[in-house]
Amino acid sequence: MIRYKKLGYVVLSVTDLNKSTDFYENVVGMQFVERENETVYLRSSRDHHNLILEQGPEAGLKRVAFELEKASQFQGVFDYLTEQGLNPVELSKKETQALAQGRTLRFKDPIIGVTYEFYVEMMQMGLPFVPKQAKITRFLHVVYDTNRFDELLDFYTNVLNFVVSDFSGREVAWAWLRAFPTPYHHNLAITKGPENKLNHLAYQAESVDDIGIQVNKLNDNNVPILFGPGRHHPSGSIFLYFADPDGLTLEYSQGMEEFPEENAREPRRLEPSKETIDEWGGSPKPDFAKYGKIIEEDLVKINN
Ligand SMILES: CC(C)c1ccc(C(=O)O)c(O)c1O
Ligand SMILES: [Fe+2]
Repeated sequence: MIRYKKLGYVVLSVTDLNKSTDFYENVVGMQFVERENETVYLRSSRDHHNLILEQGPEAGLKRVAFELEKASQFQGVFDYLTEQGLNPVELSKKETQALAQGRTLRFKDPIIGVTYEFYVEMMQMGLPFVPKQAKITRFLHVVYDTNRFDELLDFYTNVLNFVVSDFSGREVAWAWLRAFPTPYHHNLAITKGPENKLNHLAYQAESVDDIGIQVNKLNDNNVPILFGPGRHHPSGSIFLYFADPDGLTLEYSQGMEEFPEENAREPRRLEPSKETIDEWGGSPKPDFAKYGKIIEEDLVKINN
């Protein structure tokens, strides 16, 4: 059984590396760590990185990474994914050293083609994370739209050991999942849609005030606000969505429900209504979750 420590980082391809680095540092609130040629590492915790930006010809999601609970579980997880026919590859020493982390495997989900990295022992930085702008406290979740919803839900729950916190619809069209046994209501969610794409990425804000302050700062910086502020019924969080320089949707989220490992409440079947998504009655702007291409690369060629 796979046991996770947390959602660790994503790798994004961006069309203007300088502009996006400035945005994630000075608008979103992450801390710049280092730049290596066309790759930038930023963090929102003690970890060496919680976001990697790579200059590319087009914007999109390249990889999503989860930290395993214990280094001793790595080989077992590698063997398990191999048995499941997912053909994981272990990264070379050169690559894990560049990533400042321990053993790392990479595989592609066979449904929508997202590349995953499961890793252990990320380097912890000497100084604590100091947000430069918004007070973000962690990287919280990744959401996809998919036209293969049932298969993807089955894959996450039955192969990767994610647990459903809530779902929505008579015929289920939304599911919010947590990587067991991580406590947050969801670090991954999926929604039924016409195509397979990233819907958005979310960062936890320290307080409700930080979300209110960001409304003004985003407006002052001419950053499009795409939805909110509002309150999500599923996780109970206060939210605010906005666009990054390539149009990718980002969310600040505050106050999400947390689950214990044992005796957690059962998932609820929620009404697929506007009020479920926003208890305050707001609606997303047309550009909400419009961009978010999943970029597929050859697993072994990455960075070699
Ligand atoms: C994708 C949508 C808009 C959504 C719905 C609910 C929650 C939550 O309960 O936290 C989200 O985070 C969402 O992004
Ligand atoms: Fe979200």
